[in-house]
Amino acid sequence: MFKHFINGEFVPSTSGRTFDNINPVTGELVGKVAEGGEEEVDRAVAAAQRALEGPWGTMPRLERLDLLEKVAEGIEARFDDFLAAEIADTGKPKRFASKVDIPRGAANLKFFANLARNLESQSYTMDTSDGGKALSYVLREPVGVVGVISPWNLPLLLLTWKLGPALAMGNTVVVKPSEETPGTATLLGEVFDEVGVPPGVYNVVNGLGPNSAGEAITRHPGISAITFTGESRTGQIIQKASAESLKSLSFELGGKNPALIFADCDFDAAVAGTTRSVFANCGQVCLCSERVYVERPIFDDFVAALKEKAEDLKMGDPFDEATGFGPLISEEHRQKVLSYYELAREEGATVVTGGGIPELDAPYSNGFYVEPTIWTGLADDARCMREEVFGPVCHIRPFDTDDEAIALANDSDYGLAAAIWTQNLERAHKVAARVETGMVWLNTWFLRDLRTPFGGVKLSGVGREGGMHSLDFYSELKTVCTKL
Ligand SMILES: NC(=O)C1=CN([C@@H]2O[C@H](COP(=O)(O)OP(=O)(O)OC[C@H]3O[C@@H](n4cnc5c(N)ncnc54)[C@H](O)[C@@H]3O)[C@@H](O)[C@H]2O)C=CC1
Ligand SMILES: O=C(O)/C=C/C=C(\O)C(=O)O
Repeated sequence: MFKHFINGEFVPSTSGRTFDNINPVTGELVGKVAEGGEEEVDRAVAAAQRALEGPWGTMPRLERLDLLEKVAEGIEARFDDFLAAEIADTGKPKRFASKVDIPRGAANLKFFANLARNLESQSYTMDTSDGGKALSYVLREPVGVVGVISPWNLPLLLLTWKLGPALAMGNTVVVKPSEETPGTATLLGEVFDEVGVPPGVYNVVNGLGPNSAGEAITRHPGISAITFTGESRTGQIIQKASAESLKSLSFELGGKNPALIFADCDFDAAVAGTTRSVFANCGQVCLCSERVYVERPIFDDFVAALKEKAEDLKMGDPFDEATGFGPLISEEHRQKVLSYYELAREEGATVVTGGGIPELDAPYSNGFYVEPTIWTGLADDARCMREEVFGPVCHIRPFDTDDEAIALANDSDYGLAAAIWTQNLERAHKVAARVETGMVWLNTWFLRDLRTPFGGVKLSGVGREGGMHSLDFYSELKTVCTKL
């Protein structure tokens, strides 16, 4: 059973309530998960507050950062355990998780420990009206107890992306992993314990969202800030629930991301890059491209080439290096994606490839697989063009001019990430400047320098994380001014 990790101990729920954790590859039960609620969140917050006032809050800064690096080393030392837990929870191929999820889990912690080690502090002198001088300097203090509500698509990567800067800045945390993916957050509790992080610094309360552990975190008066990644609608609910205690919020939300493919691109690179940006992690990355716009002279060739790539993706044993395409996270999510496959037909799409459930042998026939899918022919205002599907699917539409491509890219309620493929550098930079998203990739996708701001505009988020933006979110700045 997956228990909570509160005050350095693995504990069940007082209510005894549990829910199932299902393996998406086979539909089989991985194990039961303790369902926490207000009571567990209360206990976790109390433990986090004690650690903040006690051993963690009083620990010398460099000692704290050393411990954070030891947690990262602990992930590396137990790489195979983390990999197995992530694959059991998500079904994603080892080929992906071993290159992305687990290495980034360790790298996130190391990166923020190092950044915090080398922080500069600000100070200013000024002339005063009496001919003297004044000195102001800025102290950086923890925000307090941080609530971390994380999703299921990149569980360890996104959890550590938040934990790293939160703990480096001296906060303590109460984490609620997605109900679909309790595994790596639980293992991380063991690692925190093994390397000697004081009890109460890292707490995990498993549970659901509404009327459960998630909502309890958003309403708890002892929690000062919330970092959340997930659906835009959930972000809106959390914003309302946390308004009463005026918590600081950082939200990374959904996307309906455009890819713009110009006729002067390196064709093979654009096809390979777009195959990744549409189908990686079964399309379950908030940065995935769901709207692909291709300049008319290469439209037919591009559609044919992407179709060939989609049909080449291999499903099966996630531990087999040849497997490049996994299942969706759950039957519920599969039903959601399949409902869009159906809706696209009703909205007049031409289904270039896919559109259903693949025929697989047992045990994969019981998994939550869908076919990689490509549509053409939808109207710009079709629901399938405007709503985030979060599955392995894109719509491809032709364009004729740069202005038209930019207008199409910006015709969205979302604004997270865009990918632009062209060999004309002047065009690349001009288009990048006019696209309304938080991030733009030129001739690449998903390449991440952790120092850069990460987040979206419009319905795609509130605030930025990454590098100093994260350290600023997870700290309170205090100005001290003295007359000299
Ligand atoms: N990274 C992203 O952009 C992600 C987007 N999604 C999108 O969201 C859809 C729904 O998936 P979910 O896992 O249900 O996403 P979600 O946004 O509902 O869940 C993300 C996290 O928020 C928690 N949560 C849900 N409701 C809450 C509430 N009222 N208060 C506090 N916490 C709450 C969940 O338990 C989970 O830990 C997906 O179909 C997908 O379209 C899902 C996961 C990640
Ligand atoms: O930090 C990254 O490299 C990736 C982040 C991805 C998400 O935030 C997401 O899919 O939600």
